[in-house]
Amino acid sequence: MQVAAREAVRAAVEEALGLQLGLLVEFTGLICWRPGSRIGWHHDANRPYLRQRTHSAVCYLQTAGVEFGGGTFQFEQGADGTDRPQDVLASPGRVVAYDAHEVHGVTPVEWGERCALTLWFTDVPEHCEDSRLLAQLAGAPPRPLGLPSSMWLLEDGTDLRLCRLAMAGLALVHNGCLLHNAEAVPEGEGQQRLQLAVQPAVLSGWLAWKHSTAAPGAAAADPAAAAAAAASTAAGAMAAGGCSGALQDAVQLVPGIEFSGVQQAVLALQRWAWRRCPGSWARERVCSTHLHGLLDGRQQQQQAATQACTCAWLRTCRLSSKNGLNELIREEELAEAATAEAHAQAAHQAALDELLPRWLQLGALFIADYSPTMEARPSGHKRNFSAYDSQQLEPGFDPSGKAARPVEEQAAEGEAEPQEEQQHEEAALTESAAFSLTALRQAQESVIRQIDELQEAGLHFLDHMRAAFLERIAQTKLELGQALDSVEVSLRSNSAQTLDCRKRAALAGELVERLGIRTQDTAAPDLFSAEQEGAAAELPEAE
Ligand SMILES: O=C(O)CCC(=O)C(=O)O
Ligand SMILES: [Fe+2]
Repeated sequence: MQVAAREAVRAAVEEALGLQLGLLVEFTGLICWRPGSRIGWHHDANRPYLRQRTHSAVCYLQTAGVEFGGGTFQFEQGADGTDRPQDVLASPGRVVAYDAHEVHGVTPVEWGERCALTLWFTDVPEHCEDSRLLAQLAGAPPRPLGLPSSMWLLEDGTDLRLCRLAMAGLALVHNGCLLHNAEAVPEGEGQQRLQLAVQPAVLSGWLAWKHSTAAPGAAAADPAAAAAAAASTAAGAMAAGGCSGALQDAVQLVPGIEFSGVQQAVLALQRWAWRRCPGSWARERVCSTHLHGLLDGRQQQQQAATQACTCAWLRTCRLSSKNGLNELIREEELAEAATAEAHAQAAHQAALDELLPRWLQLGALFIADYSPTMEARPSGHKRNFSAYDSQQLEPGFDPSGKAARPVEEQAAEGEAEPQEEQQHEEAALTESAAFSLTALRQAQESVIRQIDELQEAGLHFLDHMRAAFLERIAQTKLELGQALDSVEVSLRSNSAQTLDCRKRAALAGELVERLGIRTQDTAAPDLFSAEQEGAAAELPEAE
């Protein structure tokens, strides 16, 4: 909501100055001025730490002369270039925008309360309040929300925060009694169980708001039924707490809303009030009619105290708006950013869910490519898909995913059992995946079968070759033996008749040739000398 108000002002200023999309918001603050407050001539970038400011804008929430007196914004130099200051009179929704270096001031507020939404702009992204917030969130944990007690606790124990809530028609109930002083409920002592009570008119507004901002799909609350329930609960709770009858009429408990501490309650409620309507919220705070009926027997005294507190509150308001309200605003922004982030994630998830089965059907190879993304998915999805990310399927792997894994195994991996609807979704995806995996597996098996066959054939071939080779060798040996035998026989048979030199040579040559051996001997015509002839002749006689 604050973002909406801020953006509305920014858009108006950009249009007026012809700087569409050129302004980054450096700071937003709701600043309230009490009688006596003023600011002399100055410009808004007049400190070293303010140099980033390029433009300023002030959106007024009230009418000058009606809700406050004095407090007139002035440009030092008149529009006509004269030295006569130019006034800008406040009216609700009026925005004054100017170069941050333009000299201006505000005359003293004479009476009432002057509230304005003030924005400073920059063109330096690092000084944009949103990016500073993000950097802050990404870094060290942000300091606790809320204001220091010196800013809300008066010496008499009056809690300004509760006064402020009272003026918005809201109250906190502790142990069935309206809470006037936070000291009654010390912070940080476990769950305080503070309930919210509101004026009936505020309650209906609250419920309507709650109804309109309920998350899509959530069971919408019936405002009328809730209001009726609130009324009956309120009476019971008030009576049980021993509170006066007047209070029962004045406020109603809001069922189902509980806070664990005053600070938490105040922050949440102020945010809500701001969210509902920042302008009217600022104005509501000066409308003391909201106080009527909220106070118990000490009503008069409390009312006076509250009014005194209001003054004190408003005196600190300028500071508090900077230190406190902007924290609330930031919390709001954070929530909005988180919602946007959640939507983006859901859209991404939906796209993945739609694409994944198609990818899987394209072929098993995509599974390996896709699995790192799957790893990042919630565990319910991860389990089935992580099994697919390797193509080295373990023996016994069940690609259909239907065979349940042992429960202990799942527990050991710290994976939760997927919810029922997830199981359905996974079953559908698993079917597609199983299809591709089965094909892959069959292809692998067929290749392996072929290799086995080839190997077998090869070995068979080799065995066969070996046998043939051995057979040939044996045959050759046999033939060789036979040849040698025949040589011997012939040698013997011829031994008696002095073997013809040439004939012996021819026989030997033939033998050598059959053995595939070539020696110099065979080539040498003088191989067989007379001496050798004699030796040959000495071969033993054949039998
Ligand atoms: O509230 C205004 O009108 C101007 C305030 C201003 O000049 C300032 O805060 O620097
Ligand atoms: Fe200023």
